[in-house]
Parts: sequence; C-alpha cells; structure tokens
Amino acid sequence: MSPLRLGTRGSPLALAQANMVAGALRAAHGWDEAAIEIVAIRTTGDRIQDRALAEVGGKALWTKELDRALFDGDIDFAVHSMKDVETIRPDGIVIAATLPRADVRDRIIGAESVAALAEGARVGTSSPRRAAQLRRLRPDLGIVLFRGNVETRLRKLTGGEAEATLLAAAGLDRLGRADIGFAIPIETMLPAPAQGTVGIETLRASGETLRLLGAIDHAATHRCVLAERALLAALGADCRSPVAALAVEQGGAIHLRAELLSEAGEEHVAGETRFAAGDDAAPGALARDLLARAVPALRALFTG
Ligand SMILES: NCc1[nH]cc(CCC(=O)O)c1CC(=O)O
Repeated sequence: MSPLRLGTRGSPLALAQANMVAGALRAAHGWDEAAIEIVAIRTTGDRIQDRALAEVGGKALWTKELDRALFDGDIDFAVHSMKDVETIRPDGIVIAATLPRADVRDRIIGAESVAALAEGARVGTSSPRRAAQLRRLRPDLGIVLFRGNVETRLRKLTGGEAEATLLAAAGLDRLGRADIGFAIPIETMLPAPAQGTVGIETLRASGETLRLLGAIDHAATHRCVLAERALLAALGADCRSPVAALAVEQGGAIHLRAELLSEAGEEHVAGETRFAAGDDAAPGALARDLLARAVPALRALFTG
C-alpha cells in the first residue's frame, strides 16, 4: 500500500497535532510507521508575521495552500486546528473527523489571573476576541500586537514587549508546555469557537480515505465543533471576529454559549441555548437572537 499523505502546516504545534493524528490512525488500523507520510506545507498565514492578520484581508490564510494540495491530489487529507479554519469551506472539502477536544481554556502567562495584572499592564495578543474580552474586563490594560507561533510569543514576553500574554491551553499542552501560565475560567473568558479541537479534512469524494479517517472521529467533539461553526456561519463571522463560543455535549444534549464583543470591548452581548444533538437549526437561532439584542454598532461588525 502506498502511504497516505497527511498535509499540515509546518509550525511546531501543527506538527505535534499531525503526529497525534498519525498516531491515532496507526493505532486504529494497526498500521506501521510507513503507512502515513507527513507533508508540511507553508501557508500565507505562516509567511506574514509582521501585521495583524485582520489587516491582511486575504481569506483562508491557514488553509488555502492545504486546500489546493487536496484538490491537486498532492495530499490525501489535511490536519488543522479547527479554530483557524475558515467558516465557509470550498465545496467538496469536508471535516472527516475530529480528535477528542483538549482543554478549551486560555491561559495567562505573566500574571496569576486577569484580575491580578498590574494597573495599565500591557498584554500581547493578536486575537481580536482576546483583546476585546480583556478590555471589557480591564479597560486600563494596554493591548500590544503579538504575532508568531507559541515559542515566538513567549520570547517576546521574556524580551519585555509586554507584561503578559494569553495562549490556548491546548496548544501549550501539546507543545509540552503544560507547566506555564494559569488557566482562565470559561466564566471569565469564553474561548474561541473550536478552540482545543484538531480536525481532519478531506475531499467529500475521497471514498476510502473518508472511511479510514472516520474510524478515529470523536463524535461528541465533532458535533460541538459543527454547532460552534454553524453559529459563526449564521453570524457571518470568521476566526478574526470578536466572537467567543463553546458547545458542551452531555447525555445527547448540547449546551451552546456565545458572546459577541465590539473591538474595544465596550459593547457586549451574550447568550446560551440547549438543544438535542441533531437539531441543526439551534445555533443559527442563537446567532439571530444575539444579533437582535446587540446595539447597532455591534451588530454592524457582523454580516449575518
Ligand atoms: N490562532 C493560533 C492557534 N490556533 C490554535 C491554537 C491552539 C490550539 C487550539 O486552540 O486548538 C493557537 C494558538 C493559541 O491561540 O494560543
């Protein structure tokens, strides 16, 4: 059998996640090391390091090159942090499987909590959601742009470019950095949609590959990711919008919480809904409820 080609970005986190997927597939199918070949592909998002991605304007910054490799047949499937995957995907590409969700929380590095930050402290982040949530909680804080992978951001912190930074617990854990930072409770900061989830995409028409990937799907995580992404779609939002959302499934019911913020955090609307897994209309209904309750200036940030 020729090896299955796994496409991934080349960052240390992306490679760690690619190896988790390869390991899960080998275990599920009893394959040896040679059954999967890891193909690292540089994306536009990896190339542009000096600007806030929200300013770059291009679409599908983390996925375009991997999508093309799928369509060109250069890879059989692609592994992504689902948090970074565009809300609207090209026709023909499907999420074949998701790994079990990791810790969904953000961690703060440089202080024990958001409340414990010194008056006027600078916090480095490039995430509009984190910046807005921080400003809402602590209008006195300064937000400075932090781009780059996890190691780069930690180096900027050590270099004194900010007093603190926020990073996803899932990424730190997967990079073997479970030792740093303090988890922020989700009641204080709701995470980004799909935070902590690794997804595997392939062509809808890939037949046998789709079936092989399905063997490692964690169904509850998959349903929660789809619910969070359906909310984003109904809002007309993407991974650069100041939106937080978290779905949790328990006993066949999904609890979906969400929050919209203005960029400076002064406007805010939050809501939640509970629905039976399989009720595909519920996330969109929550999105419309949030938009209806948002003040016009906040609603204007979304096109849904
Ligand atoms: N936007 C970058 C990104 N995409 C996924 C993760 C972490 C892993 C995850 O949330 O699944 C990170 C880093 C971070 O936000 O700290």
